[in-house]
Amino acid sequence: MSVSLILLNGTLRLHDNPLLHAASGRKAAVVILNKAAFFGRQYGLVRANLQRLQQQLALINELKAALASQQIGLITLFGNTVDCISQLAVQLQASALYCAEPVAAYECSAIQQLAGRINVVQLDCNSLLGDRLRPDLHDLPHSFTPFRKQREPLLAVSKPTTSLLNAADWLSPAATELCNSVFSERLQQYQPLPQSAPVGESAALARLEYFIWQGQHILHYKDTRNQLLGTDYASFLSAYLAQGSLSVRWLWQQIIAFETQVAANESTYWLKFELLWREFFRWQSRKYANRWFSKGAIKGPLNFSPPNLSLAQQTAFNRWCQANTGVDFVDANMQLLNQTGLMSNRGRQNVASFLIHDLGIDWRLGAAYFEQRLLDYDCASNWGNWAYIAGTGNSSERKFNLQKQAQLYDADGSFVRAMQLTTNS
Ligand SMILES: Cc1cc2nc3c(=O)[nH]c(=O)nc-3n(C[C@H](O)[C@H](O)[C@H](O)COP(=O)(O)OP(=O)(O)OC[C@H]3O[C@@H](n4cnc5c(N)ncnc54)[C@H](O)[C@@H]3O)c2cc1C
Repeated sequence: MSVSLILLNGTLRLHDNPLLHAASGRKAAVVILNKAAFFGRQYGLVRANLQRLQQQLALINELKAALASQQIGLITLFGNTVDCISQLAVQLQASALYCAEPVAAYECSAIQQLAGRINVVQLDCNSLLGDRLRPDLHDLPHSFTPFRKQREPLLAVSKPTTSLLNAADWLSPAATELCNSVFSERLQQYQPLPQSAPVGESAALARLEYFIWQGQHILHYKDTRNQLLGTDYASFLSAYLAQGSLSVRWLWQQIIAFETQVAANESTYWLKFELLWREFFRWQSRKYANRWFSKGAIKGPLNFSPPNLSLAQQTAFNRWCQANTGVDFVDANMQLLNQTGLMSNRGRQNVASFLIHDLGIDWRLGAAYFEQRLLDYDCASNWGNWAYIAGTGNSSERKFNLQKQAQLYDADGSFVRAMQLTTNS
């Protein structure tokens, strides 16, 4: 009997994962660590730092263990998607590939190439507007508000898929082990330490439970979401959503359930509002594909030549990366990014505006540095937001007055001081 390959990249979870229930017959679960996305370089910067690589490996380990507990194997591959899947398809005599419908241009192009070699079935597992709600890319509104107004009333988000898996349909852990050797050998040296912070699906569901239900922090989200430091001012769900260890449709349903069973206010609405921003950038990414990496992004002529910096700009860029610009508010935020792999939304807007509009540096370099560092890196949200602030994306340019922003959001200077203390300790 021929096998269907179920590629779980971007959907590293068991809950609400339509891919796990998609094919009939014999199935093999697969995940690929994309070599270029983690070890490649753009504009001289490595695309993922060690922390981000270790996080990805930990996620894969977690999924593997979760599947193994149900007697299901996970084939783990390292390389480029087209080669990995093509070789595996020959090895297992697979006739079909099931995968999440991609968003980033390089992923879309890989899946397109594979479609010429194997029967590819794509399911949109990670958008709110999946299935019958999907917008037509030609008519996609250019800015967020019309997009939201057009789609929001339609948002009857589909119910999560919860049915049990039948181990007999899947290649077992023993049967898949043979395919994994290269992955284990090549990546052994980067494996995360056993005591690393929890990642993956169980951590995602626990955070959701805490933020919405136990702590009810969702009730003050709109008032606190612009804070710069802390654990409960915002949801901190972005990394889980970006990696697909949390289903956005599941999250949406949980917010609605909370609104129905406990309370609904402006804050509970606002979390959905922000999820629509994520949604907006996903569809914009699909629409404009590679253009997001052009200097003028979705405006102006295509120009993929790398950023060209004067010596002074190169020094300024290095200082920005090292949290050493001399502007305390910028440095504190960059320090936070460098130490934790995360930064508040307010902080991201400010450091981006500073790099682009005050230092006059090509926005793509900032986006590339964020890509390297952010533990919630998401191609559409990152490049879309950077272009937005630069004025090359879905908005005219956004220039922030750093002094005013610091006064508004760090009036007593406690954020800057807290970050300075961590630098000096
Ligand atoms: C320059 C810049 C780069 C960014 N890069 C990324 C990135 O790589 N990955 C990423 O997930 N977000 C990115 N964002 C958006 C936003 O800053 C983060 O999603 C948010 O700070 C994550 O924290 P949270 O989960 O606590 O968010 P919350 O405030 O709790 O929001 C809930 C969810 O809504 C979504 N969301 C919120 N704001 C935005 C936004 N502006 N754009 C898109 N989605 C949003 C996220 O999925 C987030 O998890 C970027 C923003 C800027 C200005």
